Amino acid sequence: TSPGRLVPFDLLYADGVRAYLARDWARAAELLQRALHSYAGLRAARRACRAACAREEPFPGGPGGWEAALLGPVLQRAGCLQRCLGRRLRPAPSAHRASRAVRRDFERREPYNYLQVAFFQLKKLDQAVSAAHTFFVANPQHLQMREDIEKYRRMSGVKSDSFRDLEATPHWEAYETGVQHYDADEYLQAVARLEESLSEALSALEECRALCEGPWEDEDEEEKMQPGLYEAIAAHYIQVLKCRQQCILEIATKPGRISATEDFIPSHLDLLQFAYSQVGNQTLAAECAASYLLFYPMDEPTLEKMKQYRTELGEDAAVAARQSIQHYVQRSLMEKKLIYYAVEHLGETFNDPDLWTPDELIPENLKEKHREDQEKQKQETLDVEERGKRGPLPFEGIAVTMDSQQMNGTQRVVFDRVLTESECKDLLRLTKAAGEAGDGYRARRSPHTPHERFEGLTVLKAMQLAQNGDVEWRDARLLLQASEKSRKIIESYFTPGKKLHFSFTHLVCRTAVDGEQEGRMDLSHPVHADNCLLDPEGQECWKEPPAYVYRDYSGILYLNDDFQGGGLFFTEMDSVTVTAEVHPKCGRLVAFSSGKENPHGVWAVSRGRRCAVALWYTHSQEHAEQERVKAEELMKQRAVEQDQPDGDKHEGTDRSSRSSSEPRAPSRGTKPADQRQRPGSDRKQHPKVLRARDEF
Ligand SMILES: O=C(O)CCC(=O)C(=O)O
Ligand SMILES: [Fe+2]
Repeated sequence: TSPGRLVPFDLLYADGVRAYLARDWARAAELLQRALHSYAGLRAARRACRAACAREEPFPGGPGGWEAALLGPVLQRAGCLQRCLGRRLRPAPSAHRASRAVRRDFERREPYNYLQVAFFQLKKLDQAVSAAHTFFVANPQHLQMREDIEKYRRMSGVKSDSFRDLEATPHWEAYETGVQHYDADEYLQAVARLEESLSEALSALEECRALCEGPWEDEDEEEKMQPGLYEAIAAHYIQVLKCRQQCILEIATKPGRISATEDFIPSHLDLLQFAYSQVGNQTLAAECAASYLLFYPMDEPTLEKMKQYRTELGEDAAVAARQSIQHYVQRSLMEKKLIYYAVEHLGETFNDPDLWTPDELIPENLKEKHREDQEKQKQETLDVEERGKRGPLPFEGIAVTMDSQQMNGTQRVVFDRVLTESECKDLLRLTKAAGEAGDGYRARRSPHTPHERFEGLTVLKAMQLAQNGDVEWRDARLLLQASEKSRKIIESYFTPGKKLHFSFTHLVCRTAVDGEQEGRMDLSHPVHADNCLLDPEGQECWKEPPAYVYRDYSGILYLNDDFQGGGLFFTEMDSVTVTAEVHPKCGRLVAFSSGKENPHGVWAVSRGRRCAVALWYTHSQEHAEQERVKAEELMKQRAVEQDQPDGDKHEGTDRSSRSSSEPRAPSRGTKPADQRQRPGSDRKQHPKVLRARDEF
């Protein structure tokens, strides 16, 4: 077929966004739709070319001497794809090279975010709703969109079937209905849907693999700079193999989720095997069992069933694994072998996405490291939970409202009743007075968002203001005391016996700027980790300056709740999958380890003023907060001048005064319930089906 002209999607997108900003809704809607269409066209061209050049290159049998054997086929295939894409794409493939940022926007379905607004403005409600829904499926943490969706749901003109996912992956739809049927013992329907899901998943896998083949329109120049042709090709080849291996993650991860459903393909076979046996089709049940054994040849229950099927079907009935699965497993094993060879000998790294990889394939030293990592993580989780149970909190009346487990993470906790209502009032008064004094509390243009004013006061500044008579001494002192109390609580909870020093203490308020809240999409505080630089793309967190690398624990002591928005939330390393939420209120202290295990952010404060004492602690004496030492000196000086013992005035509040309001456990993390559950764990006779990757 002759190529249709595809205007590069990034150009259309840029024009669409420009039209959007100019509030030219009709043009914006048209351009954005065309951008999506072009993007889909590009993917389709890649898919078709991959199929056209699909001869699987003959893999050399083993690692020894594979280098020479692979050069020819790789070059051939690259050439074939290049020519094919050249024929199919007008303008040439290089014109479709979009920036990383734009590609990311498309991966995250950002164009639908704009589209829904444009359609809404155009009064095309049905299309607005499906665009909103499509975006929301991939961005379930998006607060604004969640509100919009709820608004749509309440609108009388909106039908429930308008909530369509325009980018729905067919295998996920089929899989989910299949599992529903399965759980409802409706095995006939389950079989139909799971077969559909399996075959869709396998072809999605092919498409994903095709995108790994290159030539990549977006290839970074530096990646091309290799010492020589031979090295370049070897490196390229390993990249392709690794990319192909990662495809299973893409397929097994539902849009909007971070973690893949582990062992996606084998799980299908396991479910199908059981479902077929329930509907009396022993032949297909046996075929699924045989296919499953390709992944787990030593799986006792399946071997057992295999025997059963053989007797039922008669010894001479031919029972073989499915061709498609044989192909999948063989190819995957060969790829893994080559990758692991490169890992051992060429210093490559590889994150194997599969659980079923046979042990003998993994190099010995890697196995060890893998085991160690797992052990370490397990130990850390245990340590923390243990400690939480052990030492009593150093103050009475404080409650642990949520622990790590309830917050779907590690080293996270929420305490309540750390301050009384009257103490919160005093500290809030301190922020007001400091603001009025105009010193140490300058309204700084917000570092995080133009829609909010961000103001902060340090302990030393508070003391200096007290000296000047701008604020009350006792309020300034309360700031020192409240932060010390929090320190003791956090130290005893997380690191008993190991001293935690203050690293930085900051009384901060975030105030919504009037009249700038309409349609706000940003956060009050973008997602970050406190002691490293989060790289959501790379799933890494760089522990290097300008991050405050020496911070070990973070705490936030909240003072009020009379504002709108402003919830604190935790995410996975991807910085988009929300795993827990904390609603600020007077006396609530949230504490967590400052590392990559706890990325967090703050939802937009859309009305009012949200105040809290932000606290960071360190094990490192040399990074102890110097300002605090000075502040305490000022405090002592003042006590001497007044000839009264310092500090202990408020001690009573630690023990005697209790807040009247009972702490209520915040009811929900935002992680969708079905992400937490372990599909199949309670499934009859099926101990080993799906495991969500993020469970522990
Ligand atoms: O105020 C909050 O709830 C969190 C603030 C925060 O994460 C920070 O300042 O690093
Ligand atoms: Fe933070």
